[in-house]
Amino acid sequence: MNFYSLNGQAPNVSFKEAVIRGIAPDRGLYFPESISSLPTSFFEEIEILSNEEIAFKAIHQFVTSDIPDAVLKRILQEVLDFDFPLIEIEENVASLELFHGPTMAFKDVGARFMAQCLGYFSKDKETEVTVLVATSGDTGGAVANGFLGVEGVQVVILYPGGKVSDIQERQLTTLGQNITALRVDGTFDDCQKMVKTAFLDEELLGHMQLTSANSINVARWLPQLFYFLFAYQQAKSKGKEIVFSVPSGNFGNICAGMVAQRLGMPVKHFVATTNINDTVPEFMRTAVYSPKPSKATISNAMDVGDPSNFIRIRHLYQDDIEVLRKHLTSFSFNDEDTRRTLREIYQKSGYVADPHGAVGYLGLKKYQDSHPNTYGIFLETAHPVKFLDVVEETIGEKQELPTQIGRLMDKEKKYLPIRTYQDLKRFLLKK
Ligand SMILES: N[C@@H](CCOP(=O)(O)O)C(=O)O
Repeated sequence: MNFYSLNGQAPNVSFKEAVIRGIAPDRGLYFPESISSLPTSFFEEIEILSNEEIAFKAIHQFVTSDIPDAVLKRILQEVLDFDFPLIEIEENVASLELFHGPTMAFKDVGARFMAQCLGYFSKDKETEVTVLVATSGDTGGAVANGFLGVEGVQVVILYPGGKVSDIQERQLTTLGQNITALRVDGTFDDCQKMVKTAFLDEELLGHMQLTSANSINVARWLPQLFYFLFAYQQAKSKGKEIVFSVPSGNFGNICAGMVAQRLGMPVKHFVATTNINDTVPEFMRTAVYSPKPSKATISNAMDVGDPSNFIRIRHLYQDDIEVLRKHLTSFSFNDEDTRRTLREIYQKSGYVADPHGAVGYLGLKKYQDSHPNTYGIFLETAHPVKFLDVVEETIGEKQELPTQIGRLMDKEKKYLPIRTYQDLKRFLLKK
């Protein structure tokens, strides 16, 4: 399987090369040359398959022989060693909990999968790979954890200072070894811009092999499609049409869900729910894509003003907004809506959502108002304790810290402050 650049000015590459490069030389995102449906028997028998079997059958056509089947199976076994439960919190409304991994956010699967692929591809290479990643909260911790100690790989994480939660900052600043955190005086979009600029900087590229661990990298993006298949496996017996509401920031997760649909998974509709960073809901309303500087919210991982992966979604629908509207609805909600919803969900069902999940729930309910006969799944993308202050203060209940989080609390945060692209470049050249 080859991947092409969405900017159309770069040669097609294999999976291996797409992973190593991260982004095409013409600055385009890589996209698979084809997406073939899985046999209908796969969906008929999905209940009897293990998560690893589902994942292998789904990802194999993209990886092909770049990774031998036995190695790919071993990677998937290691990556998927936790649960992805679907918890029904009301009639026809379920939360798909994607936070049972090591850093308690949905990024763990993609980050660990990419780390393993890159480790496999770099095993015989002399040159070290530098992984650059921009985070608005959850990606940073997951990438730090997934790549910790991977030989031949240095990781540099850029995060917006003061705009991620305390626990998220601890996850990405306390590991050391091959992981360095750069605290940027700016927004997530500034971090993402710096990272993308570095990929085009000839001087840097002459000194080092750079790649990205954001969902622009196909090995971070594609494994997210597993979640939708795992959800389908659990919801199929409900016998209703399924709607997914995905809290969306960089739009990689929902785009992967759309790939799962292209594999043949029955989905009635997708809802992309955002906070006040509403570039996509506005695009869906007006057909004008107009990125704006991101604004800080209590669902900070979605504080993205120019979502990288939306271009992939547009491409999937041949940039035809009328067709896209038939498959995707997008809503935005503010912090007040989010807090009220956290409280209401807790009072109604005893379920503790996180601010991102609450936004997803809101989008789902809004869609179900006019489509009542559907089975709605909202993605709980991070554990509520990652937003401890907001959640405790909003629902008025103390939360217990899981061990993965508890052990971070007395570690020292270590980061380097930076302001401009030149600061990043100086740092990379000195390494
Ligand atoms: N929501 C993200 C922003 C980056 O998204 P990615 O999926 O492209 O890595 C975060 O938590 O950092």
